[in-house]
Amino acid sequence: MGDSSALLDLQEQAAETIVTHPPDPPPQRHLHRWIWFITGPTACGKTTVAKALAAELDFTFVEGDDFHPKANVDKMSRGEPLTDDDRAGWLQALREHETAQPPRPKPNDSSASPPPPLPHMVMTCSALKQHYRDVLRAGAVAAGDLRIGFVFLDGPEPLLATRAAVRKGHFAGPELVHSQFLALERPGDDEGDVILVGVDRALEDTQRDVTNKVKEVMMRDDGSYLALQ
Ligand SMILES: Nc1ncnc2c1ncn2[C@@H]1O[C@H](COP(=O)(O)OP(=O)(O)OP(=O)(O)O)[C@@H](O)[C@H]1O
Ligand SMILES: O=C(O)[C@H](O)[C@@H](O)[C@H](O)[C@H](O)CO
Repeated sequence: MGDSSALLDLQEQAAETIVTHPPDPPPQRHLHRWIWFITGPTACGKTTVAKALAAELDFTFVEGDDFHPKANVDKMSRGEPLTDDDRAGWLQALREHETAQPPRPKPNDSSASPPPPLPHMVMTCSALKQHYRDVLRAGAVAAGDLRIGFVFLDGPEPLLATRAAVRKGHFAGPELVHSQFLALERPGDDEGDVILVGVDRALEDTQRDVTNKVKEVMMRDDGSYLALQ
């Protein structure tokens, strides 16, 4: 008899514990919006790689060259390198565009219309110097809930000069390539948000490497790539 009342007491205590202390809910992951900058000198493959990456991951593609003022494009078309001053307004425009993305789609939106594009973005930008990359980093910090990463497409100057020479219909010709390497500050070991990918191989191999590495970083950081699929 004494035993069964002790058991009842225990059951009541357990019931009370369950009522007053429900188990902790699974931790909510805080997902971030991402912008990937595909970077490197003229003809390293930025546009080609960025378009394919955006298509594969269903991110929004943005061509950074579209933000150059006409004077910059005219200058590059003549084979003349841009200066820091020429690039300042362009970088500022790219920085401002970091916050110009559609809001994250609502998970329970039952409307029949197709879902809006995922809020992640892939943007081309030569980003040749560290302080240019720092401008873009500062934009992400100012935006608050934004993560950025860089892919540096790494290839030797003669290879990029050849690729610039054979491609058709582009304002930037091979004569621009040397000046881009003179200006280039390769991403250093202290720039942990940069992924280096070699382009001295078949395009498909470069492409696969870029996609896998971008996914890996996003998964490791907050899983936002998978969570939005
Ligand atoms: N492994 C590779 N990785 C990237 N691009 C490659 C590769 N192999 C060949 N290419 C070619 O290199 C050429 C240059 O690419 P693209 O025009 O995309 O460069 P870009 O960096 O955007 O140039 P720009 O800065 O002058 O606009 C393209 O014709 C592309 O197909
Ligand atoms: O920083 C720069 O000098 C420019 O952005 C260039 O890199 C061009 O835009 C590119 O070469 C043509 O796409």
